[in-house]
Amino acid sequence: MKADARTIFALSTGAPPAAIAVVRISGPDADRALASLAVAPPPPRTARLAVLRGDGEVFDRALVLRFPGPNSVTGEDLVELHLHGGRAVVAAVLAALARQDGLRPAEAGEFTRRAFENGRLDLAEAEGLADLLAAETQSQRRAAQALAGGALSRQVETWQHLLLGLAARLEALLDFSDEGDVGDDLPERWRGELEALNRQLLQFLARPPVERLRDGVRVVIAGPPNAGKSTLLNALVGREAAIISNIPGTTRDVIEAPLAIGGTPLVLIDTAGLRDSDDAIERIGIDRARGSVEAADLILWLGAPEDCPDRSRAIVVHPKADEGAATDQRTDVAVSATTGQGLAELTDLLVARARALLPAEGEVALNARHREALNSVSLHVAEAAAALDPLIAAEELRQARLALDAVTGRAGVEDMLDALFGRFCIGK
Ligand SMILES: Nc1nc2c(ncn2[C@@H]2O[C@H](COP(=O)(O)OP(=O)(O)OP(=O)(O)O)[C@@H](O)[C@H]2O)c(=O)[nH]1
Ligand SMILES: [K+]
Ligand SMILES: [Mg+2]
Repeated sequence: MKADARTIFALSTGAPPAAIAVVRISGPDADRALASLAVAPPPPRTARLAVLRGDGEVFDRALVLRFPGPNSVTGEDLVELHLHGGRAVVAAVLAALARQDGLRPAEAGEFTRRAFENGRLDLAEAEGLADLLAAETQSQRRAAQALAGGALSRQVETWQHLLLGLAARLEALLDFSDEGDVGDDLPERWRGELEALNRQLLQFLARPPVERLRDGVRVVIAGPPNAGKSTLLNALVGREAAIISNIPGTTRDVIEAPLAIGGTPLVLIDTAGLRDSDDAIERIGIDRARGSVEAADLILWLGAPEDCPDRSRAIVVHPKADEGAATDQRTDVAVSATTGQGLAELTDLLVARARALLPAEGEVALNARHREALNSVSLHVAEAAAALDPLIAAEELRQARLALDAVTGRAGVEDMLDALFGRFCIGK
């Protein structure tokens, strides 16, 4: 859906009424749009108070700013009108702009898209910007800022550089081989560097996915019927999210309750009590419970420690601690959902375990698209390292570079290649 290159405009701030409303105009006719509002263009990047007029009327007295391209966020001529944020003011100015030839309302994301097309930011940075606008928690904000600020893009550039260097050495080898020697073994050192690069890629791929910051760490409460799972869920989220009763088999559906504790995003998931049941509906619930346990990031296990489905992902809870039963050595924490005993300790434990599953602060975290691209890079790098034939290795490296390029969406690797090989002195 490549839109036309006409000058676009839009209200860039939230829905009026508000104290101020910023209208942005981007494209070759931005200055002309200003003139159509009877405003003389102020010097670049200088705020000027101006009277905006049209049809013999004064629309508003507003602050006007100009950012001539290419030194603007979009890379085009850009004008900002800081209006009084009343509905009628904004409507009058937008209507006046719409009447101008060569101007049209912007589509969703079009300012950012133009910035990308004009090389003002790459794909990863654009994604970071989108994440930043969607960020609701502080950890989401920090991850988004890192991405928008080019942290991943810089890492990709480093890898791109490494790959180019390795490819260049391979080319040199090919150029100097006699026809018959092309099948010769590749130097061990060269191979070792490729393998080191691949280890680095795999380390990045093993990092917690950035989506977990948005979707929350999935914590499944599981165990036998009547263990107090639903009561614990309600106590942790502080509301009656699930039905509680003394009848075993009360919970059948999977109940999800999102929760943030100290900025750590969690989804608590209550499930049907696990047992053999003759009730067809309950059995469906139990199947769903098992599926949830399988897919869980963490399990709060309220059953006997020896029955815990996966200790490595579990916190083993001794429930109904107020009833005074002896606590098994193998439980992590004893809790009473009714008296509140042990709840703080459980919460601390849960947050600590959940944090370890979230992207580390200040570290580049990957989204699904980045992972797919880097996974492909890693496969090609591994193939190159394993290749016996230098021609095949060279082709794998080329594929790796292309896959790496997909992360930032930057084309023009071939140009980089030309530049690099231009400096590369083979005769030396
Ligand atoms: N004394 C005591 N009773 C509890 C506690 N937690 C839950 N109960 C009681 O145990 C019974 C079962 O609680 P639920 O929360 O429904 O148990 P559940 O594990 O969700 O049960 P199912 O959904 O049927 O598998 C209810 O009567 C609760 O009031 C607790 O900490 N102490
Ligand atoms: K119950
Ligand atoms: Mg229940």
